[in-house]
Amino acid sequence: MRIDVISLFPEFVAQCAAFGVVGRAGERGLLTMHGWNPRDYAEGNYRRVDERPFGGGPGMVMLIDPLRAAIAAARAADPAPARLIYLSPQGARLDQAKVRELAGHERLILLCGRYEGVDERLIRAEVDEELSIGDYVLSGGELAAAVVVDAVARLQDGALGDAESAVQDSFEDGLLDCPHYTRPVEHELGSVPQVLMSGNHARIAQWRRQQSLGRTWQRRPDLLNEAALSKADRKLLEAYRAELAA
Ligand SMILES: Nc1nonc1C(=O)NCc1ccc(Cl)cc1
Repeated sequence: MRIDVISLFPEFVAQCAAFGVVGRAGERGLLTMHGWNPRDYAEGNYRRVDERPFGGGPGMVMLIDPLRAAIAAARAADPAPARLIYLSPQGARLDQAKVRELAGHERLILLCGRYEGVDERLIRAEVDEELSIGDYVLSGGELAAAVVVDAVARLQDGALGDAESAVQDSFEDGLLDCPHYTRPVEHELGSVPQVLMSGNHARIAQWRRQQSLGRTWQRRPDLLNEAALSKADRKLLEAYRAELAA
């Protein structure tokens, strides 16, 4: 997968992708990233990339042409078609289903805004999809772009080692993750649940599933669509609730 980032701070997002699993995906050629700075395409002595907003009000708005030229340069750098994503609080909420869909694209172009916004005409002409990573305001789209890069990179085939890809991530099946334990068995902070030392893999898998169901019900009932649960899942959740009530 190729990801091009349009940003006044292109190195920012590249740095975020330089570590750990994502960095390894890059080293393995599973992911290539390129940064494009609109300022390199800005005209005039001051190479302006922003201007005051029509209608008045605080802050500045990013100009159309430097962004448009940077996007054109990114598109021209590789013949493969690209989906252009604009990161902003006005976008649709990013979730794992959306991440999985994005991870399937050959190319993404991530447009990172700064200041108060981007001229709406550029958004309407160039943006395929506007995405938000959450209902809060950051100082620019770069951190949101880095989140998208991380989430899609780890889904590239070969990005995760066997140990990691065995991990049933939260949200992969729409549930929260189960609790995890490692040595020592006994600690002043408590003991490891006995079932995890039983060596009975079917029982361990069942316990983990029950914990995921129970935690989702307790912490994120909005994620739990009980109707979509299997009979076995509903029984496990019932037992979890009964244990709590006891
Ligand atoms: N929340 C979010 N989810 O995605 N992006 C955000 C966010 O706050 N961006 C800040 C931002 C976005 C565009 C411009 Cl022009 C300026 C600042």
